[in-house]
Amino acid sequence: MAKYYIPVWSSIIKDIEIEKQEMAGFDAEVEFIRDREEFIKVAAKADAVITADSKIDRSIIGNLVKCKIIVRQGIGFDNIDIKAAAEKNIIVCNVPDYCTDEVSDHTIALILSLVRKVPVYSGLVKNGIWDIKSVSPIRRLSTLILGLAGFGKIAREVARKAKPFGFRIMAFDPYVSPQLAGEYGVDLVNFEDLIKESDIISIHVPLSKETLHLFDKTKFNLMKPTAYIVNTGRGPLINEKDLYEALKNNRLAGAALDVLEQEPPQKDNPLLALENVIVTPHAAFYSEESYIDLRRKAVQEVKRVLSNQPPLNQVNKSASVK
Ligand SMILES: NC(=O)C1=CN([C@@H]2O[C@H](COP(=O)(O)OP(=O)(O)OC[C@H]3O[C@@H](n4cnc5c(N)ncnc54)[C@H](OP(=O)(O)O)[C@@H]3O)[C@@H](O)[C@H]2O)C=CC1
Ligand SMILES: O=C(O)C(=O)CO
Repeated sequence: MAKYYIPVWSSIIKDIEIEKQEMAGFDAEVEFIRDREEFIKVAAKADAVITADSKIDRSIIGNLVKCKIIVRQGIGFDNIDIKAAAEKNIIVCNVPDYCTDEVSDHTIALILSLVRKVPVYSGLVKNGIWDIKSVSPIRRLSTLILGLAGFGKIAREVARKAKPFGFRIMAFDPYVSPQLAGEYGVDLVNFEDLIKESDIISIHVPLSKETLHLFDKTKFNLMKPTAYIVNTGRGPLINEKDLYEALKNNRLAGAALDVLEQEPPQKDNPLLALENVIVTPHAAFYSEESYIDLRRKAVQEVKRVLSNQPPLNQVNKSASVK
């Protein structure tokens, strides 16, 4: 019998070949878990848990009796109750550095698709309409203001990649200095100015109690009616019902969403029927390279902690395993 047992409860993978490869030579049994019920059955024997977006709430954590570490295969760890884990001295780690390139590229792709109306034109041509003037006017990129909500790793890369298009870029992030923003040619502004002045708002804050529905009716009413909103952060950062109303009533020009409040969405989610909405299936992080990097790094973190070495990316600092 192996020394350690490690369940992998992750909806973003189809098998655990990469996890097994990365675990080679380490005395551990790794098992692929498909749902909550299956996880609860094995939780008590888990020495470590690898997860992606599965809900690791207080009740699930209650079943973990010998677990030392939970690793999120990803950056955002809003699906894990890190406080409940810390109370049981379970270290929670994420992988903060595997897809900054991919998400920033995807964000730029969404911004360009929205402003240049690529899906709208494509739809028209496929329906036999060869006419540039049948859609609302397109603005020159270099006349537009790009506003970044949050100015962490991904937003900074978005700024760096967006600069050559000529945007003026502003950001709201109370946790970074104006000097840092200045290094990227970005003006740090308050939230209200960001909302009122931006032609495109791109969201890059983590989801937390503080940021839940950060964008709702009151914010949409302050935005320019010609403005676009792009979300590659987390679905619940936007109140989707309010967004739908704002788009339908021409309070906003369009939205590009990689993330939704419910993933996958209900087929009748009204946002999906709007012509000025682009949706991708939480794919911003994905490339063959980032996927492998992510999965390997998650396993490496587990191996470090089970070998009594300090983790690289602990997100609940108050937990410590002796
Ligand atoms: N769609 C996808 O495939 C992916 C989505 N993501 C999402 O992107 C998010 C951002 O990732 P990344 O840039 O790497 O994360 P970072 O932690 O590097 O950046 C987030 C920034 O937002 C700041 N912040 C926190 N709260 C607020 C607030 N209320 N208002 C303004 N700024 C705030 C943070 O400050 P501080 O550090 O002090 O908290 C930090 O500077 C992730 O949390 C995740 O949810 C990530 C990867 C893939
Ligand atoms: O890394 C993240 O936070 C993602 O959203 C991709 O799973």
